[in-house]
Amino acid sequence: MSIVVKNVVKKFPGGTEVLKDLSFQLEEEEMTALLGPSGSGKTTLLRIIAGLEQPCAGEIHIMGKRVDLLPPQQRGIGFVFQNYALFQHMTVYDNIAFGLKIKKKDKDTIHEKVFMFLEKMALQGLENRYPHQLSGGQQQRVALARALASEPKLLLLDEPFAAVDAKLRKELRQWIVKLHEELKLTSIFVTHDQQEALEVADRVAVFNLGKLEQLGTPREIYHRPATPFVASFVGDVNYYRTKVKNGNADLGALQIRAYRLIEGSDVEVVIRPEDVRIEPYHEKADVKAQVRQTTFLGDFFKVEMVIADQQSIIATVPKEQGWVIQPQDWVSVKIISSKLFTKERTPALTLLQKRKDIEDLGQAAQA
Ligand SMILES: Nc1ncnc2c1ncn2[C@@H]1O[C@H](COP(=O)(O)OP(=O)(O)OP(=O)(O)O)[C@@H](O)[C@H]1O
Repeated sequence: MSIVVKNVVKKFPGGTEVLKDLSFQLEEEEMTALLGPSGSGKTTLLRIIAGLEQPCAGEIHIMGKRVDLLPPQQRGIGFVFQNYALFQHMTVYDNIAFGLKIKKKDKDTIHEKVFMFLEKMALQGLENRYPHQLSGGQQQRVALARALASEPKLLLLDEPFAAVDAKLRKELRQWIVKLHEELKLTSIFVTHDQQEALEVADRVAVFNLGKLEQLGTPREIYHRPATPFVASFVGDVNYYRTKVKNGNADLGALQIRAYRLIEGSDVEVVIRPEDVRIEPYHEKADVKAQVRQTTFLGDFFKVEMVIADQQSIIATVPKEQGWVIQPQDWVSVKIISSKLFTKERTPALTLLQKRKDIEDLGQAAQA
């Protein structure tokens, strides 16, 4: 049982395709982040799952049931959108009780549940207030309580922490992770904040231009990015384009071993700053670099260097090391790990993988 999105296409009248034949499957009891730049189609997808928008083609299955032809209220979904959308004329109590009243629950059950959520969300004592008498974070928690009170099979959150300050945002994130574990929720949330996605989600779906670039755990996304886009969107990177020459990605003084890549092919090289090691300068070092700038960033330093007057490269180093590195210093550079992307080796493999994914989805949808 899970959430299946199968061959979903969306085009708004007069516009280009916002979602391009999108297929993937999300697991039950997991929290998935839809991550991507502005305009990549995250909110549109969330609205299609919720039933607030119709796809031009494709299917949505929630826990084994096809729902894309059902109205929103029959899909078993709870949602919380950016602007809270609380009922302004109702108290906190009535906002949380709203879904339960619609479901015609008896008065005692409603009372018990509302107080349970008030406690869980740390909103005790605020039940008689109106939304305008609450802080942003409190309003956001009421919106969540209201969505959760009707026990949705799936919770959808669109930028749930966007309207609150950085400190509260952090608190809300931690708090929602705890709640998720406690209530065994299945949820999908939209964010364009990569830190938030990596910190909070069990799995991250990275979108670009209406396509899914990669779906994986935060670790997979960070350490094994499937495309250059994922690598550079999630975390900081050194990024270069070059060609394979003599078995290496040729970056002048910096040569990166390119196993099994075609000689002369175009290659994109991605190196994370933490994978660039700086050592004291020694004559025999393979790669020498000159420091241009160092920036103190709390726990670590960012060191910007130039290799052989040619290639800019950034490293992050522990603060103990960072303090002693000065602009104009010469250092030796070692690349601990890098990732190479080439189109000239992968198309057949990519196609096979896609076909398999779609077959898997087909089976899941029929199950
Ligand atoms: N109702 C609509 N009519 C026409 N175009 C729309 C409509 N809603 C969204 N779009 C377009 O669809 C594209 C995707 O929008 P969407 O809101 O899904 O992106 P997003 O990834 O959620 O972006 P953001 O992070 O900025 O919210 C955008 O180019 C947007 O202009």
